[in-house]
Amino acid sequence: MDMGYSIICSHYGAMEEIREKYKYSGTQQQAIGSHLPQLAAFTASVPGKGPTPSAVLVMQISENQAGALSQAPPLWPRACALTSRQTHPSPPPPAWSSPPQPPERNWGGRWPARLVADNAAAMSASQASAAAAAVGLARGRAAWAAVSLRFPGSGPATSAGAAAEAEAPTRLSPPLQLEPGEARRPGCLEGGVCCPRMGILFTRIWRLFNHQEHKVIIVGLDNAGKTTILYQFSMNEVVHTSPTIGSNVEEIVINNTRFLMWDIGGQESLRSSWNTYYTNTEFVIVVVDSTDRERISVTREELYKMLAHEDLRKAGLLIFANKQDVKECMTVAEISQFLKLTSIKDHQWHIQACCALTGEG
Ligand SMILES: Nc1nc2c(ncn2[C@@H]2O[C@H](COP(=O)(O)OP(=O)(O)OP(=O)(O)O)[C@@H](O)[C@H]2O)c(=O)[nH]1
Ligand SMILES: [Mg+2]
Repeated sequence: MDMGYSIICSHYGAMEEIREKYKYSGTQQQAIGSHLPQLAAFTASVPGKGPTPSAVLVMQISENQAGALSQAPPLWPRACALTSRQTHPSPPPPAWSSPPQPPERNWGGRWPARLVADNAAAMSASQASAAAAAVGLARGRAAWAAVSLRFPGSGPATSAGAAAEAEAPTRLSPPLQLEPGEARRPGCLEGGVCCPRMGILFTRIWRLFNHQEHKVIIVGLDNAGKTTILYQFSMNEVVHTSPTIGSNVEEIVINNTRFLMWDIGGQESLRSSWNTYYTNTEFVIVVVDSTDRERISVTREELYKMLAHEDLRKAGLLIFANKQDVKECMTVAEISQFLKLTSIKDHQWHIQACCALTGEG
């Protein structure tokens, strides 16, 4: 079943560049993970439902990440790796502000043309083949395409990349398969860092938990600040966001405890699919835009619908009253009252004022 494409980048900035440059508006599903093990978790956690992609484009990953990718479960019907050895953070390309270039190659209609060919530093031949081997090409396991990436005006693609491009269409057909018994746990890369201030609250609350990895979902209406909060946690940075279609996922490590945090798009049309993320969720973060008085009743409706769901029966609830930097926003007390939080008896809950732009709260 074709459920759309997913794009996985090494870091959020890369996704933003791709969105901006190729006007990738996200009519297809997408996932973004800074850490490739999450990629595996992404595919493993939702087989057959939720955002299972028909293809995965992996962009701007490092060789280490490519190594981790090679250990991902073989759940993707097709995978396409666009590899580049761009380092993190990516240097601003000299000609970045120039208008988008027409795509050079459209892979016979297999991939959205605007996602193919583009930007980033050229790979050397050895880097390209190392990355290709890492994603399984050498063993013929993954359907893939390596596309050499370059910034407009930075000269021709490397021959390795070009050769890979030329060969790739014939390699796209074999399904992604591991040998029997070959499925391995995804490799582990270093975990993300968390913002110290916002981290304090989490540390306190999540000390309650004592297992290894915890699933957290971040929900709330569109424009509430969910994605901003996610990346404030994971990168300690304010990222420029676009409305999320599908979800973003990041792993955050606090005191050696791993939290897999799913930030789910909040637009009205997406809310009916929130429940596909509920399985095994231990903690729900609801982000409220404290300036949005008009829609607080919609948040309340969504909140109680969610809490009534069987899969969230045991989940703890943290409500972020975000955008406290804006004058005349609703206070925590007002929001508590509007949301009737004191009536929640069957879930542990806490409400916290915050400002995702500064990390306060
Ligand atoms: N003033 C202020 N603006 C914020 C704050 N947090 C987020 N924003 C802004 O609010 C807008 C929406 O933020 P996002 O993080 O994209 O919102 P979202 O909840 O992920 O939205 P969807 O993906 O559509 O569900 C962006 O312009 C952010 O810069 C905050 O604490 N204060
Ligand atoms: Mg978002």
